[in-house]
Amino acid sequence: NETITIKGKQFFILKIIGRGGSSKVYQVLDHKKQLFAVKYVDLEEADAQTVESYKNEIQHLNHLQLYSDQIIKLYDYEITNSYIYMLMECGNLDLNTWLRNRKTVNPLDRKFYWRNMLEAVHTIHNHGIIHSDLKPANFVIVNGSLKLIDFGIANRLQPDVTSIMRDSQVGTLNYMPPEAIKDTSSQPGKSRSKICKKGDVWSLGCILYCMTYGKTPFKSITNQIAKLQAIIDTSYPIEFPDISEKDLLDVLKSCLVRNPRERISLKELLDHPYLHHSP
Ligand SMILES: Cn1cc(Nc2nc(NC3CCCCC3)c3c(C#N)c[nH]c3n2)cn1
Repeated sequence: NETITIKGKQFFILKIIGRGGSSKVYQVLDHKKQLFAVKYVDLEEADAQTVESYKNEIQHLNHLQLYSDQIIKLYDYEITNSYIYMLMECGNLDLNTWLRNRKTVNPLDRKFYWRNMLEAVHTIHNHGIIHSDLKPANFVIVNGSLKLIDFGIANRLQPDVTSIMRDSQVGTLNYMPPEAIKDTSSQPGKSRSKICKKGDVWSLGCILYCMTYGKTPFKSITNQIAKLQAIIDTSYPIEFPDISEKDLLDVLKSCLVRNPRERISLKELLDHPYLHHSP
């Protein structure tokens, strides 16, 4: 059986969890049979800017360990010119897979997971990090609570079409905020528009919408161009079928406001009755 050695410690590979381009995530056991996730990144093909973006992501992940339990634990890492190994806590499942397996979510799980997501994103915002590509695959369930596994800093390594990570939602437009589509200032290609924190609020709103209605707001539009047009088209109404939880309905309507200036802030979401009033 294959093993991985990180900083002199040996880990036994149980299975590969995900693969994308030059990165792989393994489920491993240490000599005490403790479960971990190891993220391996092959840097042989990576340009200097990509290597820098990975080092930046790791520095932030390492630093933010101290500030919230909703950030995945990073126990150790090893960076050389040709590879990166990150030893992290292993989730039972990622939120995307969990959601796909069940279209409806029970109200208690939904509220708890929403609180976890808000805390994780609030933490990275407080440290000047805007994710700008939030989606369910960025969260994993660890002992019943959600943890953020990446900050959207490391460049997406060229997605490998045969990858199992393909359904890890790399490149999905379903969570993209209108301002990122309309933002003409950002040069094409590399730089995602990280214009403001409100973009992350829109994406979180799309995740909560999916946990409420079983699909994202623009899921039904399969043509990618038409989908982008609908996201920015203020005359295209987003449907909010009536539900018993009026606080939840208000959160959804407040997050999915196309004008980022009118959109609710993360701070206001943390004070919203939905989080504090039962049921
Ligand atoms: C499906 N599945 C996921 C787990 N758990 C898990 N998945 C992680 N990444 C997955 C890679 C593929 C796409 C979805 C996220 C990481 C991780 C990073 N990066 C750090 N810890 C983790 N734990 C168990 N089953």
